[in-house]
Amino acid sequence: MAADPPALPRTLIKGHGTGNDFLLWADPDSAHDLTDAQVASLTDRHTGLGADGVIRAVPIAQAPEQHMAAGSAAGAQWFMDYRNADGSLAEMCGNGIRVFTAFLRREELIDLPDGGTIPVATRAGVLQVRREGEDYAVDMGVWSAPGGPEALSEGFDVSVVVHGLSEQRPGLRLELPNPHTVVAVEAPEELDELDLTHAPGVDPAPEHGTNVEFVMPLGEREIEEYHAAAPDGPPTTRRIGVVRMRVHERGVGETLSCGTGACAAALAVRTWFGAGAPDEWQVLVPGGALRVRMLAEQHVELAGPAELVGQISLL
Ligand SMILES: N[C@@H](CCC[C@H](N)C(=O)O)C(=O)O
Repeated sequence: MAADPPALPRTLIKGHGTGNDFLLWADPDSAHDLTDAQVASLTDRHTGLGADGVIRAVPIAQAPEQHMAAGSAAGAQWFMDYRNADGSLAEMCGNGIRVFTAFLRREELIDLPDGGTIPVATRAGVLQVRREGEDYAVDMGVWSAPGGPEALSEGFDVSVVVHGLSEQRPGLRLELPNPHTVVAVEAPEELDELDLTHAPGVDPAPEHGTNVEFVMPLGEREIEEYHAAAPDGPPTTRRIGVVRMRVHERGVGETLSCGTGACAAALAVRTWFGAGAPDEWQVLVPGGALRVRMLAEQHVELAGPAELVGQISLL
C-alpha cells in the first residue's frame, strides 16, 4: 500500500526575486517533505497558491545525508530544499537563494547584519551569501561548460529551435551547476516576439533537460562610483556589459527571471565578446535587473533583490 503523503505546512511565505516567485516554509522536524504532486498543486496559478517553485528550509542536521556533512563542516545552519513548480529537483536556484536568505532573516532563524556573509547548504554545495542592505550577493561557485574548451572557443555546441525565430540558432551549454543553453537573438523585436509557451527544442537534447535563455546583448556602459571613504572626491568609473534576457525554465515554463540563467547569459555573451569583455554585467529580465560579476577561479557572483510579500495560512 502506498504511504500517505506528508501533511502540508500550515503557514507559507510568498516571496520573489525579480519576479521569479516562490512559496517558502520552515521545516524544523523535516515533517513536510512534499510529494511532486503536492508541490505541483500548491504552485498551480489557478487552483493552488501559484509560484515558479517552492523552497523548504531544513535544519542542517535534518538535511539529506549527502549535504549534511558538507553543510556542517562549512558551518551552514540551513539546507535550501528547492523544487521546481512541477515538483522536480534542481541543483540550484539563484533567485531562490536570495529569497531564502531573506526568509531565514524574517523568521529570525539566522542573524545576518548588513555586509555580513553566511554559508547556505544547497544541492550545488555550500554557497556564501552576503547581505547588501535588502539585496543579496551570492558566490555561485564554479561554472562549467559541458562542451569543454572547444565549445567555449567555438561559442556554441547545440542548435535550438523555438516559435518566433525563423531558423535554428546555435546555443552554448553552461552549468551553474544546473543546465542552461544560451541563444543569441539578432534584434530586440525578435526577443519580444518569441513564443515561450512551449519548451524550445535543443539538439542534441541534454540528458537532464535544460533551461533555455534567449539573449540580446546591448553593449557596454560606463558607470560612476562614489566612495564612502571620500564622498566629496571624484568618482571612479568602470565598464559593465548590458544584456536583455528571456528564459524558459526546466520544470516551470517561461518565468520573469532566472538567477542561474542570468549568470549563464552573462558568461555566454562574455565568451562571444572575446578578449577585453567586461567582468561585470547587468542582466535585464522581464521582472527587473540582476548583477553578475566574474570572480577568480571560474566563480561567478549574482546580486539582486529579494522581496517577501505575504504570509499564507492553508485551510
Ligand atoms: N529560477 C531559478 C532556477 C530554478 C531551477 C531551474 N528551473 C532548473 O530546473 O534548473 C534561478 O533563479 O536560478
